[in-house]
Amino acid sequence: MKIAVVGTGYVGLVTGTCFSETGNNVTCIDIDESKVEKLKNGIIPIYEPGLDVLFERNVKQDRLHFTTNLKEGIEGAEIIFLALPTPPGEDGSADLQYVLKVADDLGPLLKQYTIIIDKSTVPVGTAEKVHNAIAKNAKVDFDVVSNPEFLREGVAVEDFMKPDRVVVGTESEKAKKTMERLYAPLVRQGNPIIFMDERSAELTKYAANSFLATKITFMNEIANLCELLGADVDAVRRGVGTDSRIGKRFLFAGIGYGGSCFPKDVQALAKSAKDVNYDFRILNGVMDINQKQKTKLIPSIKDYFNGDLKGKKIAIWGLAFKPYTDDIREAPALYNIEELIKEGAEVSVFDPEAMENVKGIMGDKITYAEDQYSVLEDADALMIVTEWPVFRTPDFNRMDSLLNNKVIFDGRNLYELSSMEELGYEYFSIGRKSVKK
Ligand SMILES: NC(=O)C1=CN([C@@H]2O[C@H](COP(=O)(O)OP(=O)(O)OC[C@H]3O[C@@H](n4cnc5c(N)ncnc54)[C@H](O)[C@@H]3O)[C@@H](O)[C@H]2O)C=CC1
Ligand SMILES: O=C(O)[C@H]1O[C@H](OP(=O)(O)OP(=O)(O)OC[C@H]2O[C@@H](n3ccc(=O)[nH]c3=O)[C@H](O)[C@@H]2O)[C@H](O)[C@@H](O)[C@@H]1O
Repeated sequence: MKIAVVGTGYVGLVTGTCFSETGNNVTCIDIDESKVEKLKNGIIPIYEPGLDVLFERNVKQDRLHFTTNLKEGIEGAEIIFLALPTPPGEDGSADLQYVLKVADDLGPLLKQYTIIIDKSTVPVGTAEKVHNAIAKNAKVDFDVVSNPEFLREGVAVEDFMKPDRVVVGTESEKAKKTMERLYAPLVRQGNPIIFMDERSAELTKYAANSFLATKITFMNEIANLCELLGADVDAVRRGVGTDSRIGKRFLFAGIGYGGSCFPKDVQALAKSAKDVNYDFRILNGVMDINQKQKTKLIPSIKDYFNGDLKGKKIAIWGLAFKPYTDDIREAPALYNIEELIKEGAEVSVFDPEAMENVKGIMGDKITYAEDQYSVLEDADALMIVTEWPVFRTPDFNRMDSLLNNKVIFDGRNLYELSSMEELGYEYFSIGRKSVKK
């Protein structure tokens, strides 16, 4: 099949690359000239494990192409994916300007029956809006399908190639058949394609993200309660997660969820509910709790230094909103850095992949270290924000010789309390007892 993907970010590039891997001829289109230039020169602008192998193979075999020209890019395409940004607007709703702009542009360019697929996360009713925008100028028949994406950054290729399910919102039999053909290689192992109407598909995406954000937030609340009641959240997690009705995944307490999607999607769903006069109270709680959770360790750090962080040097391990990505959108690290600076602390940071992106935002307000040990030189405390595996079994002897104080504030519960005690560290984590001298 000939496929075009409009928007070549995390979702568009993964979608395009993976569909070229299943034998399709794909053209990815983006208005960002520097991004397209890089891609044409074989450079992947994002860090996403495993993407490089597929990318190189399919570029080499002439199945994966890049352009900034929409007209040229969609030439002969049977399917056009829209993988465009839907950032939060001022009122919290998803901003559809990028999606609707491309829909407007597409109308006069379509030359034969085409399926236009909303891959972006969009509010209920968007398929209809996209349809109307295209219809204004289209001279050929077309269908607009809602096909939300559930991939996670960091494991995007695996998630895309082996999806738990594929959700397709369409009432067109013709589009259904093409979607079945397109996804057949990805659902061979029996995971379903679930067909439904467009509105239900659009809502499914928000329901899934909001449910997961709620699950994490519930555990963060349990963690906060654990601290007050003297229980251990990791034990509680194991205790509840083994109930198959609850499930083991997404129960890890920490300093809040971040990323480009959970925060904006929970907000957008709450706004969609408000627009139809429904007060979705759980979601309001989730947003409020998560915002506070992100800087939950700051008071403990302040307490440790008797309320005064002026001139204290705090080293941070981990900046990305989660491991295996360079994405720092809504990353808890950014909120903590701002708070620490506000308190007068000096901040030095290290992350295996996200340093360049943070430099772009923070500039010289903080210092950037070469590796996880040099960041500790002369630091008064270590704060852990992202659970990169490389932080899990560090050389504690080396750390001892670099840190001014043997103290760790851990937002991701990486270490056993007993080993911290044995190593002589003071250790403050989430939902567990503090290890103090
Ligand atoms: N990042 C993720 O893990 C996931 C994101 N989503 C959703 O997918 C959508 C896209 O997200 P990301 O890929 O993360 O965004 P992104 O910001 O990484 O990529 C979007 C791309 O669209 C391009 N663009 C903007 N206007 C354009 C236009 N008129 N023509 C061509 N290209 C244009 C931008 O230059 C950018 O490269 C959002 O709705 C998001 O909520 C869904 C599932 C996972
Ligand atoms: O719509 C999207 O963009 C995507 O959003 C999330 O994927 P992603 O944001 O890449 O990352 P997750 O692995 O879901 O993590 C999100 C945040 O939750 C936090 N988290 C996750 C799991 C957990 O147990 N505890 C926890 O605090 C992570 O640290 C991270 O900050 C969803 O998991 C994907 O299914 C969805 O497609």
